[in-house]
Amino acid sequence: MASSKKKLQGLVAATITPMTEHGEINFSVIGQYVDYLVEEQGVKNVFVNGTTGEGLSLSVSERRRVAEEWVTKGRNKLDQVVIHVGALSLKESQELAQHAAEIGADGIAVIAPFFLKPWNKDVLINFLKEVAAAAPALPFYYYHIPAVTGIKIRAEEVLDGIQEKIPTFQGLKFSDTDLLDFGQCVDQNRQRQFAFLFGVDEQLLSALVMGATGAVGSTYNYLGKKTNQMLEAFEKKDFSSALNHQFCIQRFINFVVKLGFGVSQTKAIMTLVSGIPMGPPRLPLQKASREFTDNAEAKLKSLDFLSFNDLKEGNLEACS
Ligand SMILES: CC(=O)N[C@@H]([C@@H](O)[C@H](O)[C@H](O)CO)[C@@H](O)CC(=O)C(=O)O
Repeated sequence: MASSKKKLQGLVAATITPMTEHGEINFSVIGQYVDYLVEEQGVKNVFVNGTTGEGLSLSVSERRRVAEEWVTKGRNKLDQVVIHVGALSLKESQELAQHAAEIGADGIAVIAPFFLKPWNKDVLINFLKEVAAAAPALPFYYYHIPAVTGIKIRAEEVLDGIQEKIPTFQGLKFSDTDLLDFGQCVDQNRQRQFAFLFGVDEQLLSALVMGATGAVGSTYNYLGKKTNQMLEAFEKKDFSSALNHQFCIQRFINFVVKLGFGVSQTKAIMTLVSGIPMGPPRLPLQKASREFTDNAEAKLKSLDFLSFNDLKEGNLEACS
């Protein structure tokens, strides 16, 4: 049975997989990346090989090496390293789960297989159960991301009775905007000590109100500090200030969403903000355009998310 003493909470950065200009994984910057998250963003948990990490675009051997690097470089620095081990092949998923256990990861997460799809909740649970069984000592998280997988089975349904089937089940990573579904997941499982990790960064405050215990997202790589301020204000019940922080974060996300925002753009923004080269994404994704990066940079500066030396007077957007 998985240990439940280390409940995953607070911000979890959905890590980017750094790549060279030639499309190979750039393992050499992961140590620096760990330090940046901890020291500059105050983020001490990571979710590796997920959507942002292009996990499904990596080979199994690359996924193993990326997981190893995060666990090794994160030792004594990060609180938790959760590895996403979802794959279309049950065997691959099980191999990755077992590997995560062997290298000392803190948990595993799995998305629904999305090519040959589970057609109902029971079939999906059967798949998840087989993966979880390959790492029987590791906390298991179900990663619900219907817009990407196309699997529309409600998370509320998946959670119903899940612990009887998967004893290591420890929480839900909910990357969807359906707050009715999310709220019901929390409400119907109040007696259980599950982690409810929200995955839509621009709506996190609403999810906190609904009972989210933490958040996994791409923007915590570079807006972790700002989002932590929101979490602190929420904790202190200073809702007006928490709302100001959320609106401020929304101004940025809304801006980039209108330009076209995804993993490629996340890589470009993180390179800009952290100074750590994240490189291009892997095909079929395309590198973010120069125009996107210039616009994002200007917006980050105007919101005071990126330091700059120009006169700030008249900078009406800057968030307090
Ligand atoms: C579809 C998507 O990529 N969603 C992101 C969000 O963090 C998202 O980038 C953010 O809310 C901005 O829309 C995360 O939920 C993904 C994630 O956690 C992951 O990379 O595994």
